[in-house]
Amino acid sequence: MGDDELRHDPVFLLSRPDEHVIAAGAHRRFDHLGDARTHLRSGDGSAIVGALPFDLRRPCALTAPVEFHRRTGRWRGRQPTGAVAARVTEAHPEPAQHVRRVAHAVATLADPSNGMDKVVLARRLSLESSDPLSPWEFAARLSARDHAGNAFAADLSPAGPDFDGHHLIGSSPEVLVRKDGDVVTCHPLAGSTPRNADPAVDTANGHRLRRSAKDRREHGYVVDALASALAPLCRELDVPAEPTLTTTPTMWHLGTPIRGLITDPDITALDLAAAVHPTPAICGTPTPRARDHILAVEGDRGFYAGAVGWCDSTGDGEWMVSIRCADLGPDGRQLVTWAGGGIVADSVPADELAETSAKFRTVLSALDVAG
Ligand SMILES: C=C(O[C@@H]1C=C(C(=O)O)C=C[C@H]1O)C(=O)O
Repeated sequence: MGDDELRHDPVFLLSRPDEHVIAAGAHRRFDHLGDARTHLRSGDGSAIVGALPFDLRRPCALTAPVEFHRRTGRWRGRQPTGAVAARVTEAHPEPAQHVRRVAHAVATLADPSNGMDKVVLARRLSLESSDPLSPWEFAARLSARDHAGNAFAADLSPAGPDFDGHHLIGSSPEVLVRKDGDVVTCHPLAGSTPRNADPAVDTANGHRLRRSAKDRREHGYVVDALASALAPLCRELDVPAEPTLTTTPTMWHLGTPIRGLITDPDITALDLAAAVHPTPAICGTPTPRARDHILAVEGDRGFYAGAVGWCDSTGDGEWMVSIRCADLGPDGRQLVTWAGGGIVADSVPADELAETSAKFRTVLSALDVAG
């Protein structure tokens, strides 16, 4: 993985603009979140790294690693040479079916008797690479294409036989929660529009997003949910009233930086991730109603729209929302990737399809898939 000092097999990477964490070797593995939280509190000195699924009732993929390295600066993995030559083998559902699902969700959301304000619907693509791809090479490709250097890779094997040898790899722009001492920060994103190659059109897209009442409402549900989840845990909480624009190479997003001071010094970054996940950015409002709708329409999402991150032995850590990612199978050739978007009562189904297509570009361009 371009990190020659590791003495064990890498199990985890999180690259961020200003630092990166790499972990290797498995001292213990956890498929149950509660056991990993207990392990952190036991004070044996090891960190926890890995992935939480979308549905926390399903197995987690958490590891207490043998080696845990937290280093300044984004990760610069060994840059792969040559193209990957992956191709899409299946779409679940087909684009036209996704449009129908969104239209059905819009009708459900428009009827107040259904008691649901927002739901995030996703579609997924299966891909096959002609040559085996290593998780770390894939992560290096993603990080090289992201101006902020965001990338992650997590071994999913702790989640059980269905995930043996699988890795979740992606480049997420969204911080679910971060803890530095008693400071907790979140940077929820919701309300999106695709970037455009023409700078004038691109800027206009951003301005339109900032003014869009529909997108601000979509965003507001996420900010409100995070503020309600964090308020009981914080002695101070700063929640800006207005979202700001954030970009990735493929998307514009509305984002709100939230900052608080934690009251209980023993609460860990993993506890905080469990307290705020799943946010309405990837699930909906109210949460149980939206989650049931998603599970009924899409089935199990696995580790997409979960969280990937780390928590050190002091309780500090960072968890990203696991979006713009793919599950890479044990043979290094089979991949599944997902893209979703928040739906509210005035969403336009064709626009939602376009939004998911643009979100797919993060993973597809790293795999040299044209489109
Ligand atoms: C669900 C995804 O993205 C989430 C949904 C967004 C939206 O609906 O505007 C924006 C950012 C993410 O919170 C995804 O990328 O798959």
